[in-house]
Amino acid sequence: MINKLVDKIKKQNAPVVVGLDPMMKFVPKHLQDAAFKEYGETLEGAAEAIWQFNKAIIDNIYDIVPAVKPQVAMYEQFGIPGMIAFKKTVDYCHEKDMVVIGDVKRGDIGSTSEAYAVAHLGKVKVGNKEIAAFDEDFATVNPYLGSDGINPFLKVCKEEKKGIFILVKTSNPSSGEFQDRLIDGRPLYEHVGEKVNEWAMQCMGDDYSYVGAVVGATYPEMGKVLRKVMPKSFILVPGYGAQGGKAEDLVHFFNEDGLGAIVNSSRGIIAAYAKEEYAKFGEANFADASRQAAIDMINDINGALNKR
Ligand SMILES: O=C(O)c1cc(=O)[nH]c(=O)n1[C@@H]1O[C@H](COP(=O)(O)O)[C@@H](O)[C@H]1O
Repeated sequence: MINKLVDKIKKQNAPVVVGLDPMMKFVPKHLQDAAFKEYGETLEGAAEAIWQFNKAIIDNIYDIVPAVKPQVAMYEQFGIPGMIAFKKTVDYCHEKDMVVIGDVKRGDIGSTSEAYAVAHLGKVKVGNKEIAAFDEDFATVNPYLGSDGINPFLKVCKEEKKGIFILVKTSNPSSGEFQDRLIDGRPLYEHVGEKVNEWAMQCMGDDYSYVGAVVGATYPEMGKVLRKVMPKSFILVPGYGAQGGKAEDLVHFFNEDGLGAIVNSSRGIIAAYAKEEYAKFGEANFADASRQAAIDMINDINGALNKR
């Protein structure tokens, strides 16, 4: 799957992933009204509204954007109907040949991590059959439990030719509370980065490993260091746009080959219609606004990469 991700990024000239984080406050009123008319103000109604919202955005970006990153919490809050909307979103993106990064941030003791890996990337045994449940292409994984939590994911990734992105330095303001603590004179995120590099070297695709890392756009200097620590890992870079990350900061996350990073934007793309810049599209044409915002993001990042 890492090879497919690299190919798509090259073909579409777009090192970009759109985060499908459909908070209800971003779902235009006409979609909410239609869903509530059919299902009432219920979890089913909410799930229908977010699914229709996603579908319209996917239809408008799939030819220019290589990957999506649905964030599971945004679906989970609507219970079982929300999780059905998550699965419908994953399947629809696959129909459109997009790479799906399940943002599930899992990780536990070995036996539990194995079940998480099976749920999101593998196939579960049911009698004599093996059935894929959620079936994303990549999953985000939390490394706090150490190798026990990661190894089951590596096993499933090898079997299924899928991949993971391991949290190394997160984009949020308080990420330093633990991640920047010095251990043997070096910050914890660097130790995690070194471990990610070890795992990555055991899991090579053609040019890049299918074990990647998450490093926030909001910490470009740390990104620069981590780029060198994990040369074969793709870095998933959240924090562009809504969290303040700028294109010029992002160049540090890429390798000399112009590859090695994929930049995420969620609210900046899916809620573009609500921003002054894209207000001319109007709420009814929210998906056109998302397409324009995606084009602008791609040009912004490619522009910064071409300048270096
Ligand atoms: O793993 C992630 O994707 C992630 C890691 C991180 O360090 N920071 C971060 O913002 N994210 C996710 O990336 C998305 C960012 O959303 P926006 O700020 O709206 O672009 C959310 O889905 C976050 O959960």
